[in-house]
Amino acid sequence: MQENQTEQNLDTETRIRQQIAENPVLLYMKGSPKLPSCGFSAQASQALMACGKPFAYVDILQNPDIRAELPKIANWPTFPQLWVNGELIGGCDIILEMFQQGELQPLIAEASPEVDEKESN
Ligand SMILES: N[C@@H](CCC(=O)N[C@@H](CS)C(=O)NCC(=O)O)C(=O)O
Ligand code: FES
Repeated sequence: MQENQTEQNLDTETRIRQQIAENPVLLYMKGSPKLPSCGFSAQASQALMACGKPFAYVDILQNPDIRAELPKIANWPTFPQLWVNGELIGGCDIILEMFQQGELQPLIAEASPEVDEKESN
């Protein structure tokens, strides 16, 4: 995630809370979905991609301040972390378990903004 000067001036917790508020489906991970830097992040992002909806991600290796702060805010010590509609869903184990149970797909589908939404006249 690119940072501009304004974002750098916000403190880390404010930036994290803003990211969580602005992105209905958000994965904090190591690396990117296309080029993950860890097997846990790779598996988590693959399961999310398999849900077929766009999602946001933050590469915590590029953001050491977020890597340090988010576990305290989330009360969750590791990465990846999946946040949906402002709530922490869990890490790799939970994401894979939910995917295998068929629970991840509807969660993501309901959280994703409707791309084909039309105003009624
Ligand atoms: N069992 C965990 C695996 C994730 C994990 O153990 N992550 C470690 C190694 S990538 C981690 O984030 N450690 C803290 C850090 O690297 O900042 C899960 O379900 O997500
Ligand atoms: S970076 Fe080593 S286990 Fe994730």
